[in-house]
Amino acid sequence: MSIALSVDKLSVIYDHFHALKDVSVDIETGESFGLVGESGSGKSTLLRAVAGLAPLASGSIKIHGDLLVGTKRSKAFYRQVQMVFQDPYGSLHPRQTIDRLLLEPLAIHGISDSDTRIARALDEVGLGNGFRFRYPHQLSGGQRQRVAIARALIVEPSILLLDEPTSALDASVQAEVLNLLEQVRRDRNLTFVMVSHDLGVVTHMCDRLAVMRNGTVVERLTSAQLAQAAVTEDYTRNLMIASKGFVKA
Ligand SMILES: Nc1ncnc2c1ncn2[C@@H]1O[C@H](COP(=O)(O)OP(=O)(O)OP(=O)(O)O)[C@@H](O)[C@H]1O
Repeated sequence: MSIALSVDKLSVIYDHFHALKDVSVDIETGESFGLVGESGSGKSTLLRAVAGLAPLASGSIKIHGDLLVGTKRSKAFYRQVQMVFQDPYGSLHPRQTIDRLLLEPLAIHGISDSDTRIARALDEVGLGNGFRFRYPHQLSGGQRQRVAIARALIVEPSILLLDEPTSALDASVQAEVLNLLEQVRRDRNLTFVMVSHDLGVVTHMCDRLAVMRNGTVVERLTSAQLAQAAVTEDYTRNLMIASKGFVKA
């Protein structure tokens, strides 16, 4: 198995606050990896650091073996790595039609054949061509998140960084969007790194996970171990109790 994303002894300091301290994770190609932990434990910071959106103090990040330098990310990086955030409304420009939103990444990367690609992308996320000339405010939360997923997938990345991608959605819509993500991961052999406060979602979606606390990884588990409550840290046990979506096997 090749390593898609390798994070080695990564530290992030905001002003004087250590948001990540010596965090190391290796995520295999095609794997779905979860990051869980209490609020403020550094889950989003880890994703943001990979995307070049957090100030690195030390350590290294490699994508398919290539070292990322500093916080500047190349166009080639965004061909390989895309991010989907919790709030699609915040990440979709309100005055742009869905067509325009999907065209933008194609234009940035000089990808031709945009008509066909936009139609295919909308189809892949379960939205027909009828959505193409609508605006984000004319869509439901779940539809907007489908657009955000289409926009991430349209440049054919190999890695998706998913930051609470369904936590703003109602439970039934959440399940639909998670199923969609799982489907595209299988179809495209994508690597996922998924932040979620919901241990039920992580057990369902991920092969392995890291439990984070105060900017460090305190425990590493397979989802099977989590489902069987085969955990060693009381902190993880408390997270399980606090996560109402989590049903112990
Ligand atoms: N831009 C920033 N400037 C200063 N501190 C920040 C910044 N971004 C995050 N932090 C701090 O870093 C810590 C980790 O934040 P992070 O967003 O990674 O947590 P999280 O585990 O994703 O939490 P949540 O589940 O609430 O999203 C928090 O204490 C947060 O206040």
